[in-house]
Amino acid sequence: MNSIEVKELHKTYAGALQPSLRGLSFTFPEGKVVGLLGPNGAGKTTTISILCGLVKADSGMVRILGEPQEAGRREAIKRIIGVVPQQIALFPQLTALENLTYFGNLYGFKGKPLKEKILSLLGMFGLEKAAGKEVGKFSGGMKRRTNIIAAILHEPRLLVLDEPTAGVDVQSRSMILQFLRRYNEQGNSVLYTSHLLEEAQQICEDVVIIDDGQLVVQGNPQALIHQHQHCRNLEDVFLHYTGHAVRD
Ligand SMILES: Nc1ncnc2c1ncn2[C@@H]1O[C@H](COP(=O)(O)OP(=O)(O)OP(=O)(O)O)[C@@H](O)[C@H]1O
Repeated sequence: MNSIEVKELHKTYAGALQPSLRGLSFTFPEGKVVGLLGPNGAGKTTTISILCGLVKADSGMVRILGEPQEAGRREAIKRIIGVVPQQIALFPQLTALENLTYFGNLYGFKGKPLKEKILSLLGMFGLEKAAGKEVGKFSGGMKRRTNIIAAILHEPRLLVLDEPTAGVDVQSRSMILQFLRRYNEQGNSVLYTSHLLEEAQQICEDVVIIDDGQLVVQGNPQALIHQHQHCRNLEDVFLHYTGHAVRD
């Protein structure tokens, strides 16, 4: 079975005193919604950035659905993976349609089929009336939803999202979560980071909890809750494994 494999990743940023990743490893099979969880500074964004090829690990290995994440395989990886970064990666002066056409073109899609696809996705995300509006004038939730569309135009088998539901209102959050479920039901894999543990407990089949650049525990949220008598929910499990000390 195909899987997403992260093996023995080490990373120390240039000039940093401490490593950000210290031999991080985890694997999950294709077709799951997986939450990558951890306190501030645990290494979630670094892990995702390495997975997507945006940051180079000092050592270790990443393989996505059989494809190694390495220089010679970038094109193949680009086709299988869609990335929704934490920061909105859209041109504020361009309309939603212009932005999404630009991203579609990068993947080789053009003309009427691309436009139809964009309009259908804008509709699915409640943005049909916003197609011709400048993205710079969008609300936070609208920008976030447009950012997700930019990442799925090429229908990636693995969608990676860095805190997709942080700082958006309840309606946008609900729409994003509903989309992630539906995208997964179509057979795709989803890996996403969040600090919202109630949400992760609801939608993740598996969670990977990391701290200080290392794996702490991985498993199904309900199974992890049942393993510890004093744990009533995923937040209790998280605190059990990562402690109560606040992080700098
Ligand atoms: N470009 C960088 N240069 C130097 N250090 C960095 C850089 N990016 C991240 N770090 C450090 O690496 C560690 C892991 O950061 P990372 O952003 O991966 O954690 P995170 O789990 O995503 O945190 P958060 O929940 O706050 O988003 C932190 O100590 C952070 O300060």
